[in-house]
Amino acid sequence: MSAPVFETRQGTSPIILGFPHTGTEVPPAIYDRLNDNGRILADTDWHIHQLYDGLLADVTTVRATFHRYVIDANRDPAGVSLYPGQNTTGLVPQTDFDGKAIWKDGQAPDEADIAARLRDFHAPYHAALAAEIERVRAIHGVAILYDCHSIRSHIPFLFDGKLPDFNIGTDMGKTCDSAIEQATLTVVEAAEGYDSVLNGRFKGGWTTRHYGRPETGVHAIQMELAQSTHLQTEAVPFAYDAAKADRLRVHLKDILVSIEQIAPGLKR
Ligand SMILES: N=CN[C@@H](CCC(=O)O)C(=O)O
Repeated sequence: MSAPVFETRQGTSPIILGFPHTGTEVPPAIYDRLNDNGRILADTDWHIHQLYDGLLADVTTVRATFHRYVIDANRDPAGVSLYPGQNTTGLVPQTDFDGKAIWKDGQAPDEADIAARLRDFHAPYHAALAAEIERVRAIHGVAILYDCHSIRSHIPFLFDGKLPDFNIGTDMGKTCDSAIEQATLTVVEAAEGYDSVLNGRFKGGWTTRHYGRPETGVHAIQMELAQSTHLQTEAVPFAYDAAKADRLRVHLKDILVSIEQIAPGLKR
């Protein structure tokens, strides 16, 4: 039997934390095909599950253990681009966030590889996430998926200048009740020493857009954190900075507590 490609922790809170990009596992046959640049795994959402650990009692978490270079759990399984016409990375990325090749010459995954990775990684992760959303919605009548992400704050291939610290994505208000968006915004705007944006460069990836159906009681919101808020440097070895992280965790906890309090008042 093959090892599970996700980890789930079940709780009774109306909130579910999704972690599609913190996994660093790459099966040997796939790792062999990555070039030296790909093997850095630079586009990992480094330490994000550690950053959120213990912030909210009894929260459900679903975390992909595989790396996004195997297949990206936050991309449409049909291969549709998140941002048509703009630089971004795909379902099985050809490049990293800097636009540099990650596969050895002639070793980029083909259609058959992609189909196998959809079956073995993407589908099981989303089956687990969908099951947790259904379980939580059955308890509360509503479920709030908070998808946890991070990214380097300077990536000229993807965006100009420096990314704000907190990037909230709700696909322009479509994926959650406005009260959830507003509560999150209130916390981040009051967070001293941090800047923030709602639906800026990052508007919520496929996970947020796919599950966020407020009319059915399922709300989704994505938080993309600049890695400068919790890493020592945004470069190898991408080490966690506990002092920075502790400052940030205060605000992340406030966000989660605020949106949890809203849940009972949401339409179901
Ligand atoms: N750290 C990852 N970031 C997301 C951003 C997607 C989005 O906001 O639209 C990703 O690439 O999947």
